[in-house]
Amino acid sequence: MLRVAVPNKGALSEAASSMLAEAGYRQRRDSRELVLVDPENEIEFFFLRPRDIAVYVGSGTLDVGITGRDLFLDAQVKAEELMQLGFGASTFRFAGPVGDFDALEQLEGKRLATSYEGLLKDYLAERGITASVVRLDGAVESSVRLGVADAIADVVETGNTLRAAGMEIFGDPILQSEAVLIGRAGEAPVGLDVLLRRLQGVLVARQYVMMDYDVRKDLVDAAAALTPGLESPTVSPLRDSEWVAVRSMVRRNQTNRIMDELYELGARAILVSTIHACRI
Ligand SMILES: Nc1ncnc2c1ncn2[C@@H]1O[C@H](COP(=O)(O)OP(=O)(O)OP(=O)(O)O)[C@@H](O)[C@H]1O
Ligand SMILES: O=P(O)(O)OC[C@H]1O[C@H](OP(=O)(O)OP(=O)(O)O)[C@H](O)[C@@H]1O
Ligand SMILES: [Mg+2]
Repeated sequence: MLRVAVPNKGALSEAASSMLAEAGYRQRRDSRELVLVDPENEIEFFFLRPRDIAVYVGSGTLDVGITGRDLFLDAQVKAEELMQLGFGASTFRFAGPVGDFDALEQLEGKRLATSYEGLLKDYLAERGITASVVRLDGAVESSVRLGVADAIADVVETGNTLRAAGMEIFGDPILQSEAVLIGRAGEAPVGLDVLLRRLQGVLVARQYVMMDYDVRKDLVDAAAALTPGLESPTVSPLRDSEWVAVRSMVRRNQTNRIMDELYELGARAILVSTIHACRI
């Protein structure tokens, strides 16, 4: 059985479980369940803290796991990113009291609080900055006001937490993070190819819609240029031999722009439907 680690709590937990459910796997009903076996799909899910998932995968105890890129890099384990999962996006950034800092170099000799010690130390070392790193478990934004640090490096999503603490970001983003599937380099465990294809199918089904329309035969090349699809659009004859029906996959976030352009071109009966599942 393929052994998969899944976040049990926190920012990534719900989205990870719903992605796996969408990929056709059993998911737990009770958030206290720690292990779930899905014998039909020959897979076993272990619900763990996302920070620990990299450790289990890196040691080879579990085959693959879902965690944040920032947590994975922070753990400094022997594993690699196998797939980006399209949720849990965040940015890891420096922040300090409003007006105190505006460049990275000003951190020289300062005290920096973070929950991501490994990630931060690597980043500072690569840039030749010597600062002392204070490792905290959470609520890092309070550390400056409470006097244990001069600045922080932390996950920023909306920036609301920073503002409430009287802080502002400075410097370039340290890292763009999102949820990723991680695994060990080398020979792929049995069943991993199926998991990857299924997750890829969920990503595509979420990112694309199916678009159908009718268009006059002489306009089909122009229409196909707007909706090239993945390989090539399907063009089918209609009873009226002057017209054809076209079917193509279109990026969800482009749907309305493309419908407008097709309509302008002369296409009619433009229909959009969601893709429930797919294998590309
Ligand atoms: N708004 C957010 N706050 C915290 N982490 C976020 C946010 N958005 C995305 N993430 C990502 O979620 C992961 C952190 O997961 P974690 O389980 O620690 O979440 P959490 O909600 O902060 O949980 P905890 O309450 O234990 O701190 C990181 O990969 C982080 O980049
Ligand atoms: O930019 P924002 O949208 O405000 O989100 C970012 C904040 O959310 C997270 O904290 P969390 O709620 O996980 O608490 P924690 O610091 O105890 O982990 C993170 O550590 C930041 O503090
Ligand atoms: Mg947190």
